[in-house]
Amino acid sequence: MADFSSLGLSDWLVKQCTQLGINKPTPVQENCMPPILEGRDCMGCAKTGSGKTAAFVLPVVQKLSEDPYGIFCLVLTPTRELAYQIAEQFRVLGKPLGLKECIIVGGMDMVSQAMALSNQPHVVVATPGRLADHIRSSNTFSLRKIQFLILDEADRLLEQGCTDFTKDLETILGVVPAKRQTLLFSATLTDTLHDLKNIAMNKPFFWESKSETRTVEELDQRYILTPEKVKDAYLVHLIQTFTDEHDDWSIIVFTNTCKSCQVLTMMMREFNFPTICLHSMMKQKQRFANLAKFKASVFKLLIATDVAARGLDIPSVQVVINHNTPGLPKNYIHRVGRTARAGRNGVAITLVTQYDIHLVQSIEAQNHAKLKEYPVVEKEVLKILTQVNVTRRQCEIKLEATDFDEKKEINKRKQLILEGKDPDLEAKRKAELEKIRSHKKKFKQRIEESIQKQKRGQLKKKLMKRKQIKKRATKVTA
Ligand SMILES: Nc1ncnc2c1ncn2[C@@H]1O[C@H](COP(=O)(O)OP(=O)(O)OP(=O)(O)O)[C@@H](O)[C@H]1O
Repeated sequence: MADFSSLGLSDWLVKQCTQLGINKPTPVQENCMPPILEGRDCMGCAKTGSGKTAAFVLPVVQKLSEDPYGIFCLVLTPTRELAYQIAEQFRVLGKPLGLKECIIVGGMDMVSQAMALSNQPHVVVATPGRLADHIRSSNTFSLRKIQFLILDEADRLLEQGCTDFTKDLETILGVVPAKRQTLLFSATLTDTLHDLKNIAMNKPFFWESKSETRTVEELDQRYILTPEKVKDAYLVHLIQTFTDEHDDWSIIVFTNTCKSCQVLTMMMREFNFPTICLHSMMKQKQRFANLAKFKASVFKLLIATDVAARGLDIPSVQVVINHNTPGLPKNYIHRVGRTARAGRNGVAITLVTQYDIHLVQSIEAQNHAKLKEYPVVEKEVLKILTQVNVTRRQCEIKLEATDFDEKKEINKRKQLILEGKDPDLEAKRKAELEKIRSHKKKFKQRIEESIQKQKRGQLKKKLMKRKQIKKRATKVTA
């Protein structure tokens, strides 16, 4: 097996790796680093927790040490938390160089970010939206000379999910040089391969880890079939069991909406679990603070939306519970990939209702792995069912009494403003559309009513006719 020196890293950088416990290259590092160091574009697809970050950070730091200038490298990533995590890897591995990195993400002060950008950092790690805002509003920095453009979680950056990055990516791609090295990494690249090849223009080197399954072998994948109403009782029971049996385990519970995330957090606190949450309706500073507390194991239970599904590297996470079955197999792969990282073991349990069975089947088909049933003593779950459901209802009422929904409305308005739209005008447009829709509906109803009336009339006529014929027939026979 190759070591880092034979892959082309300088002694000082190999030493730096050793200090971080990175001794032998993982397959994605062994295969992708040499072509990157040769100057080729690269697309790397490897399982979650397999060391993809170092596979691009190390060659960039090596190249930067040979010709240091700013801005040398731009990394784009879909979430703010992930941007901080990547920047930290650059900071630690590039410390002997005095590497200067700068993080540009939404929810943080724009003025200090603009100043940091104008100080010519070597590496900029950014989420697309905020970087595009800086590009549109300022000319105090330039990305014209970057040597590396890196898209981490590249498939997410290109897909049109609930956050659509395509417009912002266009803005960014418009100001980076055509002559550059482009590196794309993810655990789920293959679906978007065609789009990605258009970004990595110079006959990219493509590497994919060869394996039947798309999740790691160390991951024990389970499911529990449950009626919707009993789901929360199962959740409480599972967490109680894990925390009773293991002192040092951390657990992430994924759920589908910010509101559900908030309610579950309140509920788990009522059951005295040290719980913290992470979702996109929280203030950014609170998001960072919560994540830091979870990483430091101050809180052992994190309830999160998919904002935490990709990239986050928290070695103490032993269990991932999907409170809802993810609609897309690749979201499942990223969620469960928050455990069983870098060769460790982990368990993923998905709560499945009768309506989600087809989703599990498509997860299994894409993943080429079967989920096994997780054994639970049902009697124990039923014992707490009423208490759990009453607590949930109380938490929902408590949340309704706060300005949570109002905040959602405010966030929607903010988003519209950021998209260059007038929220009041949009509301008016929506109301008008609603009016037109309601008119159409009424019109349709009226037409349907008159058709029915007509049909009833025709039927009545027919019946009358039949009666008359019958009457005449009886007269004739009489
Ligand atoms: N060569 C190595 N030897 C040991 N540990 C490593 C090595 N390379 C990276 N690691 C560690 O493995 C962990 C996972 O790495 P990383 O976060 O880069 O995974 P990833 O492949 O990007 O996962 P994801 O797809 O979830 O983003 C990190 O804690 C990292 O420090």
